[in-house]
Amino acid sequence: MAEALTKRSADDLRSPICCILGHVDTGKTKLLDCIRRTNVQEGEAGGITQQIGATYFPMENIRERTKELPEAANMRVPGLLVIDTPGHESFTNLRSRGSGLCDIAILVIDIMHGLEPQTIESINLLRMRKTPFIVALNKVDRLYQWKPRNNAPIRTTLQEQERHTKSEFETRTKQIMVQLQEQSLNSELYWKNKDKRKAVSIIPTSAISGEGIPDLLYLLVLLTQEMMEKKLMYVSEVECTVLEVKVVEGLGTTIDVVLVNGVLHEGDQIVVCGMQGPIVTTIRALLTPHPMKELRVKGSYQHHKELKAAQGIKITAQGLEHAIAGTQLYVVGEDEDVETIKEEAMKDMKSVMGRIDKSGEGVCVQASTLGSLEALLEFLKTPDVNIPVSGISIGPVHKKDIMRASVMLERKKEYATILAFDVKVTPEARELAEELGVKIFTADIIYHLFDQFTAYLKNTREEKRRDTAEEAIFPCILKILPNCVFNKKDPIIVGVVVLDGFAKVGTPICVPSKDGEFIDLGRIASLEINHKVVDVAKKGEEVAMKASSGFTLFSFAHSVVVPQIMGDENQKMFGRHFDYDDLLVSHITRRSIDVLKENYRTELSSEEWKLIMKLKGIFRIL
Ligand SMILES: Nc1nc2c(ncn2[C@@H]2O[C@H](COP(=O)(O)OP(=O)(O)OP(=O)(O)O)[C@@H](O)[C@H]2O)c(=O)[nH]1
Repeated sequence: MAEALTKRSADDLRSPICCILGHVDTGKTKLLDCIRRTNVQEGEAGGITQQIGATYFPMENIRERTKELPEAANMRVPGLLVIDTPGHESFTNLRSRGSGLCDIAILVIDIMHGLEPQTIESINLLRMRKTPFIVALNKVDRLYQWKPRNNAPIRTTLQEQERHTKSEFETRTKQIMVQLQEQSLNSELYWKNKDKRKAVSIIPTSAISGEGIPDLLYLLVLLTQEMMEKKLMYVSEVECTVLEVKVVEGLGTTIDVVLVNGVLHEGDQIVVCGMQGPIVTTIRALLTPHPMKELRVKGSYQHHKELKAAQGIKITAQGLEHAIAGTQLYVVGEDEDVETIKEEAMKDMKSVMGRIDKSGEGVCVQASTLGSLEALLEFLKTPDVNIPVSGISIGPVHKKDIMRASVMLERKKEYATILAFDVKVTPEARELAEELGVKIFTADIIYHLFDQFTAYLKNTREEKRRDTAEEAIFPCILKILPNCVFNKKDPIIVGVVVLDGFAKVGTPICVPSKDGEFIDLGRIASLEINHKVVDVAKKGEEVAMKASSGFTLFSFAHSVVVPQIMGDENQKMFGRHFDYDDLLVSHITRRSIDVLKENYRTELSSEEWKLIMKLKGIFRIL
């Protein structure tokens, strides 16, 4: 990049970009609401904020809000741009995007709850990204008999509290400081904090009464100015991220972006990452909402010839239909090669495509933005979830997506599924899915999607188990106990000890003989331990077993005795065909092993799998 283009100046600072992190329900959305005095929270799915939104706070507004703080004089940045990041733990990726973008973060902690799992996760993330942050110790108004004073600086309002309220405040704050210490973080109430680089500043706040908000705004500006002057020095090289792709009536498909650095002009040639390859287009209009209105809230827009960082901007241009949210926007400079920029623009998409399972087996996932797609993919990858992915898409679910998912019907039916996160499904797509038997799960909260899918998997697994119950043969080796033969021929009734594996009602039992022949004794029809009927006898247990060649699982389930028509000469008899020296084993087959592998892989212990391998040898199964 040419020297002239990257010129920095201390007189020309850009607005710092700030993001909010914290555990669910600590009040992140409410805190933002309180700052901007709108109400986005009510409109959100399950109260959880899932898209990155941005709010620009012009300096006039911050000055007005901080006027009761005498120290808040020297604020040199033009304003503050706050990115609204979600708090659910599965959103590590989206948050890391947020953190990646931002200069400073607010970590919200509920004063009544202290550190919670996602607080710790957020701290680790902030540390990893080396993002400075301050702690908003929120919900102080919930302290016993708190006397609120709307929008007051926190020290003023603290002074007005009764002794016992102050004392509760101090105790809770100290406890939280200890908890932070346990995470190797020094912290201090911001007005006592001598070295803001070494200890994290804590600002007590209430998002309901607005107490502490002036302090929060002041500190955000002060810290970014003091600690990151160089980073905040305006650089003319464009750094810009697409937050959302939206169709707006009268404007067509637009993109909402955060311009972190540089200037955008009407008429600039830009490149963005698209579902069907890079999109090269020209900025038709640069729009901003009216100050103090969040980008997502409907309203009229202001047009601009050019806009300078940092800002949340809506861009209209042709051909943005397939643009992908969460990717970078590039401006093609005068001497720059469009082809190189196109390649650069597609890198983000390439990285998510790398998540497709090599075996080609897995569910299809679809989300509204690259950030949410990444969050969903990240979630599906976690060890206790572990769902393979065979296809990825961004935007609404169309017929072609159903066709792609339907390929799985032949290979693994339960994966012929689309997990659609925060996107619409067209009626034609739904119809086709119904026709072909492709499942679509939609939700706007990731873990709900997961819950639905796992419930479905469980159902299909149970269904399959029911269908294959006759063929699932569990491994066991039994030894007949001395003097415990109660009936010598069909139904054979003997007392046995389970030497290995487990005996289960329905298991076909046989006696392997030395010459490679097997004497089949029928299936286990019933088991009794100490006169109590049981379904399973475990290794080491002694059990009375009835084995009958006329027994089927069907007859067991329906209490029907299927009469056995068999000549006496075919009946296997204790004493004639087998004896105390013979072991009784479950008669496994190639098919039964496959059924167990398919449906009971995790239920059987490694010892039991070893036994299956041993029996496989006895029965000479390949
Ligand atoms: N009393 C009190 N309640 C608060 C305060 N801040 C938030 N709340 C309440 O706490 C609940 C959660 O607030 P949100 O702003 O949705 O919390 P959040 O952190 O954005 O939650 P997620 O988006 O679910 O992660 C809501 O019922 C709020 O009204 C506060 O300062 N005082």
